[in-house]
Amino acid sequence: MPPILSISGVEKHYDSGLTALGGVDLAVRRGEIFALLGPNGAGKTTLISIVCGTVTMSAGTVLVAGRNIVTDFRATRSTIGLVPQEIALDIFSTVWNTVQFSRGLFGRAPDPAYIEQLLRDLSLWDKRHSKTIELSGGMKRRVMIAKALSHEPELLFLDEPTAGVDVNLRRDMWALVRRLRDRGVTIVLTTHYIEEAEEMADRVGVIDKGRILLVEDTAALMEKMGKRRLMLELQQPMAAIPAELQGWPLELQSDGQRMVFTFDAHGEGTGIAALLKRLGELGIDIKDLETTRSSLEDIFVSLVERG
Ligand SMILES: Nc1ncnc2c1ncn2[C@@H]1O[C@H](COP(=O)(O)OP(=O)(O)OP(=O)(O)O)[C@@H](O)[C@H]1O
Repeated sequence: MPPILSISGVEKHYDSGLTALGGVDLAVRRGEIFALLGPNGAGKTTLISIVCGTVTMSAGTVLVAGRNIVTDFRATRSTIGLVPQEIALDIFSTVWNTVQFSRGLFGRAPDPAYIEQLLRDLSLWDKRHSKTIELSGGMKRRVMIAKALSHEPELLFLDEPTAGVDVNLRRDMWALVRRLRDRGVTIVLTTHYIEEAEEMADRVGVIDKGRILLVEDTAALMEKMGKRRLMLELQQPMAAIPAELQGWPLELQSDGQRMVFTFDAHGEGTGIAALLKRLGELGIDIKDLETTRSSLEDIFVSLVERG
C-alpha cells in the first residue's frame, strides 16, 4: 500500500538565512502512529507546517494519499487534521459551535451525530454549551483535538500533544490516540518525551538540525538505544575507578562523588546485583542510589556523535 504521507527532498530556508530543513525524506504508513522526535529547534514544527500548508517549502515534494499538497492543496488539506502546539480558540464561542464551525471550513456538510460522538469521545459532551473561555487548560486542549478531527481527516498531526499536561490527561490522550488509530486514522505526533514515543508509536523518526537521523520501529530503537543507568552516590569520593572494577561499564562524575553504571534495559540480567556485591566486597560504601533511563537527549547525543 502506498504511504499516506510521502515527503521527499524537502528543504526550508527561512528569510533570516536559517536552514530549518536540509533535505528531508520520510514516508508515513497508512494506519500507523509515527512519532517525530527531536530537540528544540530540530525542525519538527516546520515540517508539519509545510505538510499542512501554513509554511511554504523552499524545495521538495510532499504527497498526501498520493496527491501533491501544492497542486492539489484543497483536496489534500481536507484529509489532514492538525493540533498545533499553541491553543488557539475563539474564547467566546461554545464548544459545540467551535467544532461545528471548523468542520464547515473544510466544506463538509453538518453532521451533528458525528460531532456528538466526537465530543463524547473527548469527554467534552457535558461542556458542549460552555464557552471555551470557561474551560480548563486540559479541556481546551481536547477542544483543539475535536476541532482538528471535525472534518474526519485521515491523517492527524499532533504537535507536542502532551507538553505541559498532567499525567492523567496525558494517559487520556494516549488512549484517545490509540482509539483513533484503531478507527483507521494515521497519526503523526511530535514529542520531546521518549516514554511517549515508546508507549505510543509504532515507528519513530529522529530529526535534528533539519535532518532525519533515523527512522525505525520503536521496539527496535529502544532495544538498540534504551540504555539505563544506575547512579551511585559514594560515601567517599574516588579519584579513579579501582583496578578491581576495570571491565565494568562505570564512570565517575561530580568530582568522584558519583559512580555511574550503564546497563542494557532490555538485556537478560542488568548486572546491578553483581555490581553491588562487588562494591561491598571492595568496601566501597554507598550513600544513595537511583536508576535513570536514557533520555531522548542521550539518544541524540549518541546519534549525533555517531553521525
Ligand atoms: N518563521 C521563522 N523564521 C525564521 N526562523 C524560524 C521560523 N520558524 C522557525 N524558525 C527556526 O527554524 C528552526 C526549526 O524550528 P521548528 O519550530 O521547526 O523546530 P521544532 O523542532 O518544532 O522545535 P520545538 O521542539 O522547540 O518546537 C529553529 O531554529 C527556529 O528558530
